[in-house]
Amino acid sequence: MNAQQVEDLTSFMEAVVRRNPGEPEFHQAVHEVAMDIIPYLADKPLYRDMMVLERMTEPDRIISFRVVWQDDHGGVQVNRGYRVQQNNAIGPYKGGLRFHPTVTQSVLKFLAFEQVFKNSLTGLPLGGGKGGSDFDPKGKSDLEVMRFCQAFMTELSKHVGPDTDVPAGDTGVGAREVGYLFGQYKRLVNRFEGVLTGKALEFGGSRIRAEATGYGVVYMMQDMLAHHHESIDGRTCVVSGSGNVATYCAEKLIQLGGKVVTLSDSSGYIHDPEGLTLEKLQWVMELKNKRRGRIEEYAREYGVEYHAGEHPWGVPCDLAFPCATQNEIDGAEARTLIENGCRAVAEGANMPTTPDAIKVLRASPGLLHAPSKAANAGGVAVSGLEMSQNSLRMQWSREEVDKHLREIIASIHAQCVEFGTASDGHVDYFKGANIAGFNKVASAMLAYGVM
Ligand SMILES: NC(=O)C1=CN([C@@H]2O[C@H](COP(=O)(O)OP(=O)(O)OC[C@H]3O[C@@H](n4cnc5c(N)ncnc54)[C@H](O)[C@@H]3O)[C@@H](O)[C@H]2O)C=CC1
Ligand SMILES: O=C(O)CCC(=O)C(=O)O
Repeated sequence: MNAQQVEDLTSFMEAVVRRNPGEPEFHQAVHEVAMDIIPYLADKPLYRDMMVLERMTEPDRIISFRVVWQDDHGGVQVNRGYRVQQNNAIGPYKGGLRFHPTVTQSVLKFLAFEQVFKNSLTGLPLGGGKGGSDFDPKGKSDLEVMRFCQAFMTELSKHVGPDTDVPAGDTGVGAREVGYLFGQYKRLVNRFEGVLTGKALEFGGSRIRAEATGYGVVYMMQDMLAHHHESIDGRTCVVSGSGNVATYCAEKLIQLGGKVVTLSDSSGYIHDPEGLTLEKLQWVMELKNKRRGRIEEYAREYGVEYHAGEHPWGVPCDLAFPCATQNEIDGAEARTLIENGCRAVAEGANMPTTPDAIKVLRASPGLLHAPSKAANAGGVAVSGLEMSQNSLRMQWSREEVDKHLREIIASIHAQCVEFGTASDGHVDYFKGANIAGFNKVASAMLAYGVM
């Protein structure tokens, strides 16, 4: 960046912070994009005069609402629900719902902003949005979760629709919650329509949607390595998280010959030096999705080490897959990964690396690093395919959906290479993904004129 571009970035970010006070996660996500887009726009006065990036950082609208429900003891509980409808320039708003006590407007705005670029990269007609609530499903009975979901959807149903806004799952929102949410929507509007994705197969879901985000992360890693004539086979892999993204990422890694040695949750991580097997992974899925227990139990079941309160990034590995949550790798942890010989990082979680960590990883010669908006786009891509199947009143086979997923990730990799390759041949996947994601949305916004 030259001096003028640094000044432009500084004044752009000052305005973003002024307009969005107290929203550090949102500032972080915008800064990460603006660092690449502001220099890119240096010779594109039309985009600057039309304030395209400024418009993209302002959500179309944010809906915030009270969610009141009754717990199992008859007590009345109050939560806050949100839907951030960020940008529908290229298709209906699309993005998940997160139920977690850390949910704030800032967190959902960062996720919705990222979603706009990610959805554009898929090549499908999908705008960007995100929503959720500070409701904590942990420790709640099935009936409490059902009552919460019904109360949440009672308001949300007024703002979504198959051609308007199509939510899906995210942290704390899996198959069970999507079932309750879809059932309530259907009851309220008296129509059976594809208003949510991630549905069960029996009522309009797509094959491979559950697996898609985790599989897509591994496909992205495969493509980055293949670009350098390398593969996953025989590589030691450190995975964080033990939810939807982490477990299907681990499954695909094992299928491709990777050795997965860690999983984690918000309490700590397990280290299995022999590597997880598909059988052990089945046990984890049962633990997390049915018994809703803690990953610590894996250590007792299989006699391996459990590290309470720690992240797994100190475990030596070739490939790292942060699949839990935002900002889970800081600068010091990134340095440890590099010192231990890590070759590549593919981000399964949204924005899992802090700005310091990104700086450290970017400065490491040759290290491959796929940002979340490219690496985890497989989930929303198959959600887009679920919408297509719902419109067609059809369900495709596993093979067909997986083939589309594989092609979409290959195309995202190719876009990153096109826009992110430096003169020395190194691919900056962050820059490539930001510019490629931006281009399609920006052209559509220009076509619509001033609005
Ligand atoms: N489910 C999907 O299709 C997609 C999810 N993502 C992202 O992937 C990440 C994980 O989401 P899912 O697997 O769907 O959620 P999940 O609810 O199935 O699992 C979340 C996992 O992260 C762990 N976790 C949560 N907070 C944590 C913390 N503070 N520290 C350490 N671990 C923590 C949980 O214990 C759990 O293992 C999130 O960043 C989400 O936004 C991204 C794209 C699509
Ligand atoms: O499948 C979807 O619509 C949502 C996926 C999502 O929330 C994400 O990509 O972060």
